[in-house]
Amino acid sequence: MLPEVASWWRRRTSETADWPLDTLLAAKGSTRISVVLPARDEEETVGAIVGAIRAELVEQAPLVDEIVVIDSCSTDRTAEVAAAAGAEVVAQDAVLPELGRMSGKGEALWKSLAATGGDLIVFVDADLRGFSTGYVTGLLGPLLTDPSVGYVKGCYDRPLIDGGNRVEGGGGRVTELVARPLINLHWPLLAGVMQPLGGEYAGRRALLERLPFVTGYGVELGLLLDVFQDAGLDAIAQVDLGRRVHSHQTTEALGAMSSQIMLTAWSRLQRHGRMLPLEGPSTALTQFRRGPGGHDVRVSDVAVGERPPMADVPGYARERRPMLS
Ligand SMILES: O=c1ccn([C@@H]2O[C@H](COP(=O)(O)OP(=O)(O)O[C@H]3O[C@H](CO)[C@@H](O)[C@H](O)[C@H]3O)[C@@H](O)[C@H]2O)c(=O)[nH]1
Ligand SMILES: O=C(O)[C@H](O)COP(=O)(O)O
Repeated sequence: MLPEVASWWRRRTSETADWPLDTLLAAKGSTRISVVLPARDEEETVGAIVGAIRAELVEQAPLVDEIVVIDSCSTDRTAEVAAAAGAEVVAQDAVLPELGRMSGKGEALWKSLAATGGDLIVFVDADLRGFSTGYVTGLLGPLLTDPSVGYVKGCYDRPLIDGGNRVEGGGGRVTELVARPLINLHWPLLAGVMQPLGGEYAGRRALLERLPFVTGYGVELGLLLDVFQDAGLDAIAQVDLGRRVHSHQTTEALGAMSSQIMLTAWSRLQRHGRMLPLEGPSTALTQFRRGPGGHDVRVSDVAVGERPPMADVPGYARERRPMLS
């Protein structure tokens, strides 16, 4: 791990338990807080998430000022279920209709800036299972207590659940196979961000409203890279939220998601002038595994060597083995 990354990790990583509700309520003052759930066909899960936030962080303790579900063109009962659980439901296409219609999760999140009023905005996916309000309090902790933090990413253990089969650490496949290697290659200072694609994160409106949003599944990577470019590594913090269980997409759908991640990385390489780094891409890959005392960090060198075409190798013809028959 680069020394700057190790230093950032130590200073900017915390866990939900570090941010008790009392501390947050005392720090909140007049800060207005919006929780936003982008939701496309999430009637099974959205109600429990909204209900828990409303009960624990609105009614029992006045931390959250509004819960807004952005209905992302659902064809099921997402909007009715979310409203019944106590959310304000806003149809994605009804926000700024004069700008035309675009699709995908990033569009829902971008529209949410115009549909909410909070100074701090917490994003939570609507397909989470076993959700706890510690997700929201954890993400708010660094923002409410440290003005130099502008953006907070959640991190967690991610099992892969296939029917009755559970593989610990098997989830987050696009993260592990596409996003993490890309980030390590081109943005080594962000190698300590444990869940760059996770859907639970929070930011200051003042920062979010000056950044572009990619419309589809590239939105998380785009925001992370743009926050880094705009505000620097130290404006980013991460909070260990424990465990995340969500609805898994098919391998085919994750192929499309991976393509959007790669397109987003390419656009930021170009926009941020990183196409031709003088020093070449980084060959260190930083990965994380939950250990007994927290996260174990593993850094490996993934450099590839290269052999010349065999036809150019002196002595190749001489060495070539005769046919056996
Ligand atoms: O057009 C869409 C598609 C999805 N969603 C919602 O966005 C959230 C996450 O979408 P999902 O399809 O469940 O994504 P994942 O397979 O979970 O993908 C992971 O990786 C993505 C790429 O970074 C992130 O956007 C996700 O938050 C993250 O959980 C859910 O609440 C969806 O209902 C929308 O609002 N509109
Ligand atoms: O974040 C990711 O990498 C993708 O959402 C895939 O997650 P999954 O492997 O847990 O389905």
